[in-house]
Amino acid sequence: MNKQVTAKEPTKASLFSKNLSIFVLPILIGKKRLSLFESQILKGGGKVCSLSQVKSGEANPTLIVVEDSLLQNSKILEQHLKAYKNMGSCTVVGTKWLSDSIKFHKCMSFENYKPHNQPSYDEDCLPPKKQKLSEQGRENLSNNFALSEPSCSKETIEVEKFACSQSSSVNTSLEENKIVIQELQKLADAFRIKGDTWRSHGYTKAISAIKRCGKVLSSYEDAVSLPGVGDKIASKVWEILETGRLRKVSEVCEDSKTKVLQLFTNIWGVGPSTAEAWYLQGFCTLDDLKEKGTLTKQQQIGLKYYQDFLERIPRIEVEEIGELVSVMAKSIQPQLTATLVGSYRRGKESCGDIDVMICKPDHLDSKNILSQLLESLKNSGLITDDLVSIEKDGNERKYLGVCQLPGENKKHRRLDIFLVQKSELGPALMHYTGSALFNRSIRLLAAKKGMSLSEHSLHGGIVREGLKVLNGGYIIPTPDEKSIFEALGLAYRPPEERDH
Ligand SMILES: Nc1ccn([C@H]2C[C@H](O)[C@@H](COP(=O)(O)OP(=O)(O)OP(=O)(O)O)O2)c(=O)n1
Ligand SMILES: [Mn+2]
Repeated sequence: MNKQVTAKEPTKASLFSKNLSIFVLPILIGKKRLSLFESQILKGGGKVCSLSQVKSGEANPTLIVVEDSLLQNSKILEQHLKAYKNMGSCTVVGTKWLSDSIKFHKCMSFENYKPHNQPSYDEDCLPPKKQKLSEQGRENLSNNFALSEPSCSKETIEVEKFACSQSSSVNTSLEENKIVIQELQKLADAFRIKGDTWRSHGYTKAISAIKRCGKVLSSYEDAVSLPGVGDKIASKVWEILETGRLRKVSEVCEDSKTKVLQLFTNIWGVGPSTAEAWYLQGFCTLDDLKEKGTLTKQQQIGLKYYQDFLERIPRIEVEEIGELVSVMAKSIQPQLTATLVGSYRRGKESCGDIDVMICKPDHLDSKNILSQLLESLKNSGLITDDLVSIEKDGNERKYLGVCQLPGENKKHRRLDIFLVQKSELGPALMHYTGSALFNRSIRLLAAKKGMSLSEHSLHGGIVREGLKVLNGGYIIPTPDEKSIFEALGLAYRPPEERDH
């Protein structure tokens, strides 16, 4: 049975009992947050067991603090904690215990912060006392820390929690959830333009889960039960349900600075840091930039076509432009094929840009092909400006530019051309079809399964330590998209169902 750690009455001088050796499980806790926690434990008079001390058996923690969200998933939590079973019996609490203790200057009772079914390390599930960890055991132990998100053995990967395992098109537009999605989207956008990519991704993931869940959200519990929705976002959902709005939106999105950053980051080629720098220089309008700003070539083009680039492109126009590129490619080399990818291939009614993937036989030189194609497209008048040209950055696979159909009132459109070789067609097609969130999700799933997916290939037998790949493994043949889904143990999803 667990040896209950008794928390001594705190005094002003020490918040935590000296007997309390606390190990903060680093999984899902950012580096910054971890070191903040650790320094606060020390400041409160507690003892900190570091990861390396715990791994080497040098320290025996009496209390393990885990990220709150892990408390909700006893399966994954147990998986992680198994690694510690022969390191003494510990009480496990969530990070909220630590936050509350610090907040209230009081060592909170553990009871309210324990996992619902705290895994118990009874004698019968402990290895015999003197038994050393097997090689495999050691391996598992170190692998437990290999990823910043919970990594688990093959049997416990809950594939259905990954966005990529689900169709994006089930009940996408439940009217009742629209207000929740709208409010959260405002935050996702605001964090993106402020350069807080992680927060922005977090909200995007939650929005995608809400769109896919197929039920009307009516409580905190409904929200928190969805994959990718933790306590914080669920509380926000609850606030929206209760009040019809989110206070944080007005805090984060509606101040004048955010509005200026939004205006600036809408210029193609301008990211959060440039926008911020311009704002600090005192620029507030596009005219300010035109008159006084220092802009790169790309940003100048972005500014020139500001309005055009903000407009969505109807499918029919995407098709027209795609057809012209395709005809031109075939006239250069009949073996080339052109496929419209990106949001077009996912069936969207309108697109942000035109993504064309050109596929060539492996033996043909890519440099010659792309430069010839681009030259013809410029001569024909379709391409009007280059944003990232192949010569410029030595990248022979990717071209980003601007095009315009002939005729009255035709808008300037963003055109991307990707060149891939036949042997990489499956992974390339999947990558350029997206969506970006689908790609992130399926790559994470691959990583969890000891594989690695890129736009070039799928590798198996990958051994990672942290972000470092120790063993690059072997290529799994994936001639088409179906074979990638298959290799990852996923049901096939046509492109329209990947619009996460
Ligand atoms: N950060 C990114 C950006 C893009 N892509 C992949 C998936 C996208 O679907 C594809 C094309 O990128 P776009 O930016 O053109 O995105 P979409 O075509 O999906 O949407 P839009 O209609 O806005 O162009 O490239 C990705 O994996 N990760
Ligand atoms: Mn696109």
